[in-house]
Amino acid sequence: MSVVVPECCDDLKRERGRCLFNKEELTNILDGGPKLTEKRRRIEKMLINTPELFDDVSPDYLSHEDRYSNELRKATQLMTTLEKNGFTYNDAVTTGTGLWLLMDGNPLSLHISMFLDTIKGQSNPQQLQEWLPLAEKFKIIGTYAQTELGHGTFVRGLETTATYDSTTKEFVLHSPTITATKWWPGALGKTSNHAVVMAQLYLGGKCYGPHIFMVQLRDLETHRTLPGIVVGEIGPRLGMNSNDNGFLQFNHHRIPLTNMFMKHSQVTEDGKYVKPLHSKLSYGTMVQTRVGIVYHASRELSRALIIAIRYSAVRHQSEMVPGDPEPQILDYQTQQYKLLPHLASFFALRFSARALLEVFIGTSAGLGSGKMNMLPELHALSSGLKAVATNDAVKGTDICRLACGGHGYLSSSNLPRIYTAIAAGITYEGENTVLFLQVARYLIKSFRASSQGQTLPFSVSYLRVQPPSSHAPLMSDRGLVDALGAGVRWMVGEAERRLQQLVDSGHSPHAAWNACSVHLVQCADAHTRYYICEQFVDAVSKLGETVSSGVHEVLRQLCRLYILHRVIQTAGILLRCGAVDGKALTSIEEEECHLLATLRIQAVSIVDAIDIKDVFLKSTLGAWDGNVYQRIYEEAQKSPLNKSDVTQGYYQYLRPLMKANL
Ligand SMILES: CCCCCCCCCCCCCCCCCCCCCCC/C=C/C(=O)SCCNC(=O)CCNC(=O)[C@H](O)C(C)(C)COP(=O)(O)OP(=O)(O)OC[C@H]1O[C@@H](n2cnc3c(N)ncnc32)[C@H](O)[C@@H]1OP(=O)(O)O
Ligand SMILES: Cc1cc2nc3c(=O)[nH]c(=O)nc-3n(C[C@H](O)[C@H](O)[C@H](O)COP(=O)(O)OP(=O)(O)OC[C@H]3O[C@@H](n4cnc5c(N)ncnc54)[C@H](O)[C@@H]3O)c2cc1C
Repeated sequence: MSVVVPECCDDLKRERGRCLFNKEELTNILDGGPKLTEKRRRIEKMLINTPELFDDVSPDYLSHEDRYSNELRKATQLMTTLEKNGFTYNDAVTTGTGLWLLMDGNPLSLHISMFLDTIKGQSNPQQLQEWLPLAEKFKIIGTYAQTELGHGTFVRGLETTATYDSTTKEFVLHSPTITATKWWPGALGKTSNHAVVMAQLYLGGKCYGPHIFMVQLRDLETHRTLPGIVVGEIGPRLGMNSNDNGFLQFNHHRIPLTNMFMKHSQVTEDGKYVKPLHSKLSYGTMVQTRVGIVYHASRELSRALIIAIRYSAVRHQSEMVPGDPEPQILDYQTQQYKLLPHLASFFALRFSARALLEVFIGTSAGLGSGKMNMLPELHALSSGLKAVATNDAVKGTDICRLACGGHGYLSSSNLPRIYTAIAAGITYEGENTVLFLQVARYLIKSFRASSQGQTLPFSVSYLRVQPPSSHAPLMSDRGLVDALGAGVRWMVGEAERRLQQLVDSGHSPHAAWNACSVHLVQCADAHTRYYICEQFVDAVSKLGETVSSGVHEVLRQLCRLYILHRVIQTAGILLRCGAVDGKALTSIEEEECHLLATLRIQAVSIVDAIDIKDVFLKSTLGAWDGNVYQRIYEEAQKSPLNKSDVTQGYYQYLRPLMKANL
C-alpha cells in the first residue's frame, strides 16, 4: 500500500485555501519537535507498506474467536515489522503509531505497557537482568493481574494471598474465595504465559499488604495452563472485544522466593521483611500508566475531532437563509460550539500531558537517589489529569459522533470504536471518581498545611491562604486563569470549612469526608482544570518567541477559547466567590461566540495539522479527500448480508410467517 494523497473535494479545497499558518510547524509542535515528526512518519511509512497490518474486513463481521486471532496476527506482524526495520515496540508506543492500528483492544498491549513497565520499575538488578531481555524479545508474554471479582479500586482489599514457606523458599499463591478471582486483566485469558500478580504478602502469619509477584501461567512450549492455575476469558464487553480480558485463580500454586519483585521491599530467605522507602512504591506501574493514558486520551480525542470537523465541512444540511443553498453544517454556530471547545481541549491536554511527563521523569530520577518528597504531588497530578483527560475525551468523542448525525452512528465512521475504547479509560487504571478523591485529599492536606504556615509544592502553591493579589487585567488570559484559581481556592476553603464543621458537630473525620465528597470531587476537577489552563497559557507564551506569527495566533486563539469556555462552565462558583461579575461574564460569552466564528475559518487546517493519515483514522467520514458518500456506500457493500439477494433468514423465518394463517 503506498501513500497516495488524493485530490480533495471542493469544500475541503476551499477550507484548506483559507489556511493562514504553517501546518508543518503546528504538526511539529504537537509531535514535540521536527525530529519526532520525522521519526513518526518514518514508522508510519513502514507500516503503510505492510499490507498485512490492515483489515480487509471490519472486525464487526468476525466471530469472537476470529476477531481475537486477527488482532493477534496484526500485533505480532507489527512487532516483527518494527524489529526488521530497526525499531522497537517502544517506538510504536511513544509515537502512538502502534495504537492507530490496533485499537480494538489489542492482546499485546498489556505486555508492552504494564508488564514491561513493572519489570523495569519494580525489579532488583538480578530480576531485571533475567526478565527484561525475555520480555523485550517476546520470549515470555505477560499482563498485569491486579483487579479481582470483589475488588478493583480498593487495592488493600485484594484477597489473593502469597504466603511464604521458608522451608522450601517459595511463595504459595492462593485464591481463597470466588471474589479473589483475578478478573479483567487484558490478555490474561488466552495470550499471556506470565503475569505480574498483586497479592497480599503473608510472612509468619502476618499480612504485609499488597505486593507484586512474577508468575508463570502457561507452559512455554505447549502453552497449556500450569497445574494449580485456572485461567480463561471473561466474555464480551462494551468495546475492545479483540482483547482477551481474563480471569485467574490459584490453588496453592508455588513460585520461588525470587519471583517477588524486590526493588522496593524485600523478603529474606528466612522470611524477614524489609520495608520500602515509601509504602506506595509498589503502585508505581499504575502511576506510570496514568501518565500514558493522558497522552492516549488526547490522541483518541484528536481522531474523533478530525473525523467530525472534516465531515462538518463536507456535509450540507438545511437552509440558514430561506432559499439559499444548503450551508456546510460547520457554519452553524451550534455545530462550532459542539466541536471547537473540544479541539481546544485536545491542545490543552497535549500540552498538559507533556508537563506531566516531565514531572514523572523528575520524580523518577529523585526516587533513584532516595528522594520521596515529590511522590504525593505526582500521584495527585497523574490521578487528576488521567481523570480529566479520559472524562473529556469520552465526552468529546461522543459529541463528535452526535455532530455527525446519523452517519456518526455507523461503525464505518469509526467513532463508535474510538468511543468504546476510550470509555474504558474512565474505569481502568483507577476509576475517575476515586482518583479525584485522591486529588481532593491532597488539596485539603495542602490547604491545611498552608494555614499552618508551611510552603506548598508548585502545583498547589496558588492555594496558599494569603495569595498575592493578581495584577493581570481580568480579561487577559492570565487574569482569567487567576480568577479560576481564586474560584478553586474558594471551593477548597469551603470544603475544608464544611469538613471541619461536621467534625466539630460530632461526625468522625471519615463520615465527614463522605458527606462532603461530591463537593470534594468538584474541587479536584476544578483544580486539575486550573492546572491545565496554566500549562496551556505557559506553553503558548513560551512558544511565542520561537514560532511563526500564524501558528502563534492559532494557538493563542485555541488557548483563549479553552479559558473562556472554562470560565463559563465555572460561572456559578466564580460569581459566588466574587472573582468575576455578571457584566464580565456577558462579555466573555460574547467573546466566545466571536472566537468560534474566527476559529471555524481554519478549523479544517488545524485538524489537518494533527496529521493522522486516512489508514489510521479508519473512517468513512473523516478521510482527507472528503469523499464521504462514496465511502459510506462502498463500506455498506461489504456487509455479509449483501452477499446474496435473499438471505437464509427469509426461508427459515420470514416466509413461514408470511404463509402462516395467523
Ligand atoms: C502490539 C501492540 C502495539 C500497540 C498497542 C497499544 C498499547 C498501548 C500501550 C502503550 C502504553 C503507553 C502509552 C499510552 C498508554 C495507553 C493506555 C492504553 C493501554 C492501557 C491499558 C490499561 C489497562 C488497565 C489496567 C488496569 O486497570 S490495572 C488496575 C488498576 N487499578 C487501579 O488503578 C486501582 C485504583 N486504586 C488505587 O490506586 C488505590 O487503591 C487507591 C489510590 C485508591 C487507594 O490506595 P490505598 O488504600 O492503598 O491508599 P489510601 O487511600 O489509604 O492512601 C494512603 C496514602 O497513600 C497515598 N497514595 C495512594 N496511592 C498512591 C500512589 N500511587 N503514589 C503515592 N501516594 C499514593 C494516598 O494519597 C494517601 O496519602 P495521604 O495519607 O498522604 O493522604
Ligand atoms: C476494559 C478494562 C480493562 C481492564 N484491564 C485491567 C488490567 O489489565 N489489569 C487489572 O488488574 N485490572 C484491569 N481492569 C480493572 C480496572 O482497573 C477496575 O475495573 C477499576 O480499577 C475499577 O475498579 P472496580 O471495577 O472494582 O470498580 P468499583 O471500585 O467497584 O467501582 C464501582 C463504583 O463505586 C465507586 N467507588 C468505589 N470506591 C469508592 C470510594 N472509595 N469512594 C467513592 N466511590 C467509590 C466508583 O466511583 C464507581 O462508581 C480493567 C477494566 C476494564 C473495564
